[in-house]
Amino acid sequence: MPTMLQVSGLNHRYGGGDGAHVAVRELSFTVEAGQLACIVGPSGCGKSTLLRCIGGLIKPTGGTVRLHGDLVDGVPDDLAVVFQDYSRSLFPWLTVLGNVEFPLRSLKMSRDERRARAREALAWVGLADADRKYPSQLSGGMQQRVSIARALASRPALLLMDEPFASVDAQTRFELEDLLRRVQRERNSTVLLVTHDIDESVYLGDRVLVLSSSPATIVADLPVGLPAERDQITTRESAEFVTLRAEVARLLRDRNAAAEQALAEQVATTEQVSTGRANR
Ligand SMILES: Nc1ncnc2c1ncn2[C@@H]1O[C@H](COP(=O)(O)OP(=O)(O)OP(=O)(O)O)[C@@H](O)[C@H]1O
Repeated sequence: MPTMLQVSGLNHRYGGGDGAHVAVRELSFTVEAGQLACIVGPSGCGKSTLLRCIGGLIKPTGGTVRLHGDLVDGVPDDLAVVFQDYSRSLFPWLTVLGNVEFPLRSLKMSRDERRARAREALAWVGLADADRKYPSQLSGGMQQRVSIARALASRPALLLMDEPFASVDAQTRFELEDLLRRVQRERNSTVLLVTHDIDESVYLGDRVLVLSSSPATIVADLPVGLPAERDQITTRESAEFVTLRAEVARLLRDRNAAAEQALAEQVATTEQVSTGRANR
């Protein structure tokens, strides 16, 4: 499979001087075309910053991002993003069909073609009959399905998803996870999904990239050897799933413990220096 995404030596620092905060440090990885790669990391480790750099929403302070070989410098035309907050990402004044059609307006195609593409994408997510409804008439899970349809309608080279199922209830989350895997496989889409949920990363991913706590670096890049056909009950109770989720959990716990110890040592050193200065 050709490489779709190539992240090389990525760094991102917010601010400068004493107040500078390094959110991402020396990150390198690739995602092959047709792969669903999950990134899992602790809260605040730099996951969203990484996605924003990849999506061209912010310029990294170091390193490069390439999409199908082209350097990302601004938001690429053939990249789509699905955010956690579906209620703010849909236009309330447009119908479901209007919302899905909206980003296609910037592509060169006739109105009929646009409409056909939007209807096709709504069918992929099982919402063909909801086309005339408005977002407020839909449940949260349905609204997020509209967001997914809208992202896929343009047939992006890469779909970035930032905690896409974090705001829905557990049952809906399972349904959306299965929907994403089905559509991704049917469309052979390339997806990079960020989550803080270990189980979700293993259940969804062809691969799991484990990030350290801030600044984000890659601790492990684990292939998921589970069968392509997954089931919320049998897959989650399989030995492979249980072993892999434990491995990810252990990696995250050990890295967090190491980071906390390093921070404690740093604080202790700073305190010793200040006490020394005060006693002089
Ligand atoms: N605009 C900004 N200016 C300064 N610091 C920022 C900015 N955005 C994020 N940060 C800091 O960078 C670090 C990483 O933030 P980021 O939102 O990327 O993490 P995250 O892993 O996505 O967090 P969460 O899991 O809570 O969504 C955090 O310490 C955050 O406070």
